[in-house]
Amino acid sequence: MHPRNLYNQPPDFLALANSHPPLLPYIVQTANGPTIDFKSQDALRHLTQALLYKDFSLNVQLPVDRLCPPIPNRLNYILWIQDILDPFHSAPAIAVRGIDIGTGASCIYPLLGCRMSPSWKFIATEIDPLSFECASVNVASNELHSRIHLHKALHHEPILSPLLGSDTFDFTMCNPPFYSSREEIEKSTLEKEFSPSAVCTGADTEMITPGGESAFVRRMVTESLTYRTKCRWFTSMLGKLSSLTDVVNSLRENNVENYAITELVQGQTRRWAIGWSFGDERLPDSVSRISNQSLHGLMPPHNTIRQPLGSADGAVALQKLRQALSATEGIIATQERTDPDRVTIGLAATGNTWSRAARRKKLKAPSGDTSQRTTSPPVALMCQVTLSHELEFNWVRGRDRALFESFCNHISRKVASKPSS
Ligand SMILES: C[S@@+](CC[C@H](N)C(=O)[O-])C[C@H]1O[C@@H](n2cnc3c(N)ncnc32)[C@H](O)[C@@H]1O
Repeated sequence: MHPRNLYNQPPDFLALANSHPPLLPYIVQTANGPTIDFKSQDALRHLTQALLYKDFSLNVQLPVDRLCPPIPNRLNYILWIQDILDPFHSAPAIAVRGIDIGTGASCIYPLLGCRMSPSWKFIATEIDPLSFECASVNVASNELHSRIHLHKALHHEPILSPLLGSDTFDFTMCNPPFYSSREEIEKSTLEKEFSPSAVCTGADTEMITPGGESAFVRRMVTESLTYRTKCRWFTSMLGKLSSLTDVVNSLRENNVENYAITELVQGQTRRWAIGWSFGDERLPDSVSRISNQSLHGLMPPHNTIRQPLGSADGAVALQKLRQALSATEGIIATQERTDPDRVTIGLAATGNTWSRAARRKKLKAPSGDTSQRTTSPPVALMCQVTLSHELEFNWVRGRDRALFESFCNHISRKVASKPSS
């Protein structure tokens, strides 16, 4: 569960039912106290409605023959998107524009997203006419029509069709249709028959797509190659580990190395979300990687580099860090924050000025050579250095991984160096 997920603790089902009386008939007593029957579709629908009303002031209609979204899991995905968009918690709340692909009858992601992030707006696509109508009612009854625009998707259109126009977006999100056929659904239902997991109330139209979720998301990857930086982050949820492998392979085949993976865990259900970008924003490992050893081979390259300081004195290390930064030509400190246990410095560089080769080149250059320049060169690297019991470098922006790694090496060596006697 995401650390900011308010359902990290199970709800008080009885108190919830008292605040939403239609849930009362579904309360069951167990040795661990009151709960609900998670195998009852009606109980789940009332639970979802009760949580949405109590915790998000949302009134939501959920048709009996369409998916009933489990709120803790949907929240996990939205919280991860918040992390992707503002990984260092530094951006002011400017307008954020998202696209939800296949919003469903509930319109759950746009509704939750708008309640949780006042600066978010959505275009939500849906192909199924019944779900589209119900989503429109849910948007209207919560007075969110100025922030959520519904788009009726068509089979022959690109999945990411809102990107066809001139508008730019901050993110896309999607809970894709999962299965490739009715037979696959039946096989999966048989396998789950004796498991205690919740029932699924989805209709075939919303759960089946040719090739299943893997093919659907790989189509999005292919489409994104055309739209590229028109959207900062493309993301999707995935329900099968094999689909995650397929999508990572597709990204790698297309040389997209700026991607991120998270695990969305709710009770016994494990899902994944993947995001990718053609921009130069880089995410810290805490957002882009999961530590599950069995998934190691699928993870994106590290954007966080740590250097232990051993027994070095913190004050001395900080002094050395400051000296190393001020002695490195072309490095600009953009901000500094001091917390009780750490100091964080934001840095920008226009290129490699620290390597031996760069310094040699500068010495050889005829004097006055650089004075030809009338404009300053663009920033090639932005990173954050945090000094605590260790030195931690987080890549924030840039396209040149070698530049980031060489900078980390340079500063680490200076901070770890023994004073010359
Ligand atoms: C698994 S459901 C997810 C519904 C909702 N987002 C949720 O998380 O509960 C997938 C949805 O995608 C819709 N869908 C399938 N193909 C689509 C397409 N090409 N464009 C837009 N929506 C599509 C389905 O009708 C269905 O509502």
